[in-house]
Amino acid sequence: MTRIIMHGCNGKMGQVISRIVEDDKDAVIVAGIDVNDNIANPYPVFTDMNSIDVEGDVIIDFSTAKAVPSLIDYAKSKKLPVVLCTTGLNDEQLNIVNEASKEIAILLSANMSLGVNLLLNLVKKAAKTLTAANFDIEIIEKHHNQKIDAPSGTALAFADSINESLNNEYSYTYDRTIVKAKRDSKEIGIHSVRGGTIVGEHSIIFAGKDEVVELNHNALSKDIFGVGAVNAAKFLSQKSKGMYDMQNVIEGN
Ligand SMILES: NC(=O)c1ccc[n+]([C@@H]2O[C@H](COP(=O)([O-])OP(=O)(O)OC[C@H]3O[C@@H](n4cnc5c(N)ncnc54)[C@H](O)[C@@H]3O)[C@@H](O)[C@H]2O)c1
Ligand SMILES: O=C(O)C1=N[C@H](C(=O)O)CCC1
Repeated sequence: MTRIIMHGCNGKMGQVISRIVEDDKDAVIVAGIDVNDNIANPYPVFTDMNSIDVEGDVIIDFSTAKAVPSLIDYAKSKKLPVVLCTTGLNDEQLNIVNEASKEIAILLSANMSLGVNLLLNLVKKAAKTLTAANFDIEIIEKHHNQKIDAPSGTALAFADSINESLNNEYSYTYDRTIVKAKRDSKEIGIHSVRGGTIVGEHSIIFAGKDEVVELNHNALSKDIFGVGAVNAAKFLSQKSKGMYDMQNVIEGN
């Protein structure tokens, strides 16, 4: 039985995970942490994580970037692994996470779905083949109107995965209105759309002379992120210090 502490338990994803875990005989949420405690949950909720008085095996985090440093401090003090799903972390916050992975197990993933994690590999092959034929790369992501960060963590993960396969020679362009010039061949354009209840859509567009290749992922429900996060928590609760990602969970290593 994996005992989960849910950070951000009263948010949209925290509530998705609460529902998924209720039907999972191998996992239980033993405590929730949230600054907002106006939702009834079948587990105790703490507004101050230092008041938690129950034992857990792993923390799942879906909160906000500025909450991450104090969560990491807490996890280090309790030697607890963290499945870190919050996006929009700045360089300083990412550095805190990377340093902490020398002491505890951390799984950092901007997208917990199986489909996106498969596509993160497929875009590498497409990028190598198509940029050799001078195709341009643009990424469009669409999310709901409550999302705080832009571009999405997933769009950045696609760009990073592509760039890694191209010897990190590409730069990222987020706003064409400030550059009055033709696009550079070695750039990846990244564009954000926000509206309504769109769960999450990503298009990776390879545009060449007279042909366009487009790879798409559409999330039809937030459950795909919740299922991935619970699987990751079960996996990470058995691991020692280090940085992990969803490829480790999918490959079981
Ligand atoms: N990795 C993924 O697959 C994935 C999927 C969905 C969302 N996300 C990311 O997860 C994060 C949360 O998404 P959401 O849609 O659930 O957001 P949300 O705003 O609905 O929920 C966030 C929750 O965190 C709580 N919170 C804020 N500050 C806190 C603090 N200091 N301590 C404790 N709790 C705090 C809020 O009160 C809220 O209940 C976002 O960064 C989002 O981009 C990642
Ligand atoms: O709803 C969100 O917010 C999501 N955020 C992640 C991102 O920024 O990539 C993953 C998809 C949903």
